[in-house]
Amino acid sequence: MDPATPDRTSRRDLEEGIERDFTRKMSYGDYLCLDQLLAAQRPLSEPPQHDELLFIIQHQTSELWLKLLIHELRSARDLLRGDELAPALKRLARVKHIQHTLTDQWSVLATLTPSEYAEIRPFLATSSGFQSAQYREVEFLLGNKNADMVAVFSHDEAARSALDALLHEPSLYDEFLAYLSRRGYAVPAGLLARDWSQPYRLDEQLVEVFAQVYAAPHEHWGVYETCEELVDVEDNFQQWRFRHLQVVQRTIGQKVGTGGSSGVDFLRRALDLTFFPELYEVRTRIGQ
Ligand code: HEM
Ligand SMILES: N[C@@H](CC(=O)c1ccccc1NC=O)C(=O)O
Repeated sequence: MDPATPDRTSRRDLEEGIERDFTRKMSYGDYLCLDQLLAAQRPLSEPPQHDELLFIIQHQTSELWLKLLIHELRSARDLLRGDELAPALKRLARVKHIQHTLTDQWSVLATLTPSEYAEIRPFLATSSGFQSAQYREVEFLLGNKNADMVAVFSHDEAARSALDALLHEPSLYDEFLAYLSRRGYAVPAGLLARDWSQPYRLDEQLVEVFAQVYAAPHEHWGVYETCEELVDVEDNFQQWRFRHLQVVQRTIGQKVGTGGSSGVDFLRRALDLTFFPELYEVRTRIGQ
């Protein structure tokens, strides 16, 4: 058969050069440790519930993306510390795509009905997403510091110490403010040397600094662009929180959480949290 006039059979012939024997060569599965990865879905329901695999995979894929998010956010923060603004922005661009993937993924779990979830829920016992160490690392990197969260991981020394270390380090925003100060912006001294483990509090003087940036974007382009990237990151984070809230609401209604919280009411209060308060406050002043 002339390759230019293929027959109508739906089959692709393998090329001569294609590797077929991996007894002594590295394969796809070897490189990705798929034996381990695909052996890590261990449903507990008895009798087995069809939907438990969905529940497990939704969480495991979220944790994988959170791992990458931490890697990128840490790098963005450290690049800012080294005054490398453009590479830091490149990292944040990727962060935003990962966040979109995490948020879009909620639609898969939203196919789980309350009745289906009720069959699985007893097997979850006291476990809850509230105990996700990586989620808390992302929150700390973005600046939502809360020392009480560290104790939740006393049973897991590696997770506890990683989180405790991040609690005491500057967040992405703290490093942005230090960068601004090095560039001659009038960042109040109290924001440059503080107890990093404390929650961040809005500073009026810093709002004024950002008001000047937003009043003349072209004179402050890199800083202006970074401010807007940070707002995008916060916006994306809030969208994830909101989708979680919606899925929780449609799945368990007003039930208390397996982690011991009030459930939906507790989650709704997270929507009032902000990572970068001055970047939202400045918006009221623009054009005035
Ligand atoms: C049917 C699905 C889900 C339900 C019913 C649900 C329910 C809840 C509830 C009630 C809480 C409050 C803590 C508690 O008392 O347990 C919570 C917290 C949390 N869940 Fe879920 N969840 C679901 C899926 C997910 C998924 C897929 C993730 C992804 C990793 C996740 C991550 C989290 C996190 C990070 C928290 C802590 C939030 C915070 O501290 O503000 N959840 N969840
Ligand atoms: N907190 C949920 C349980 C739950 O969703 C969950 C359980 C174990 C591992 C991850 C979970 N996801 C989010 O909280 C509930 O109260 O039904």
